[in-house]
Amino acid sequence: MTETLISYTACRHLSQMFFAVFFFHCSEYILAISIHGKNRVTLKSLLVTKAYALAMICSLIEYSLEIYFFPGMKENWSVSNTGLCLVFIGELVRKLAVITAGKSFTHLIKKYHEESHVLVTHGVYEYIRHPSYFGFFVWSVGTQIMLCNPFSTLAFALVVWGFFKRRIPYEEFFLRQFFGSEYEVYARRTWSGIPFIE
Ligand SMILES: C[S@@+](CC[C@H](N)C(=O)[O-])C[C@H]1O[C@@H](n2cnc3c(N)ncnc32)[C@H](O)[C@@H]1O
Repeated sequence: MTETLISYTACRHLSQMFFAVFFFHCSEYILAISIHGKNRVTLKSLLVTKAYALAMICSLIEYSLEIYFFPGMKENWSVSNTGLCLVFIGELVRKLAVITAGKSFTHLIKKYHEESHVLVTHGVYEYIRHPSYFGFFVWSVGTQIMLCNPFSTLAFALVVWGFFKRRIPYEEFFLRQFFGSEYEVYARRTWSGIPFIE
């Protein structure tokens, strides 16, 4: 009975995780191709870096150890389903951001202004300045809550937060150069999208 329960739990958690990760990366790539054209998109748009792959492997190791030694902690379905909801919300906001920004959305930060790059301030950008980062933050932490992984939840939150803490000012430095006071006014009336980052 216990073994059946464990394998059902593990199957459900791991298949949700697999589909969340698979859908996230494939849809990023497909959207990038449809917005920018195949010739302008590289496999980098899959957004799979070594550090990211390592973090995902660590989270699966945590999951395996905990389900083996403390199977009861993985049976907390209200926690897991909250994580699943966060995965959906994060994915939705991120994809809305990519679609809304269109050609202005590039996976690499632009350092030179191109004509096709216009300031986007409508849709999900109306109130949140970095909706795709908000979406990724919620999605990535959500995957770990979904797995009932306490250590990886904390680690993902800290690492992803630290990443955006460095990236947002760098990205905004160039946006201020490109759009001047228009960006200044926009920045003043919007939330960055990441907690405790101005
Ligand atoms: C990976 S996208 C992220 C966009 C945004 N930070 C977000 O979270 O939705 C990075 C590129 O988007 C551009 N960008 C960011 N905010 C923008 C905006 N409001 N309008 C137009 N381009 C923007 C930056 O110049 C950069 O090249």
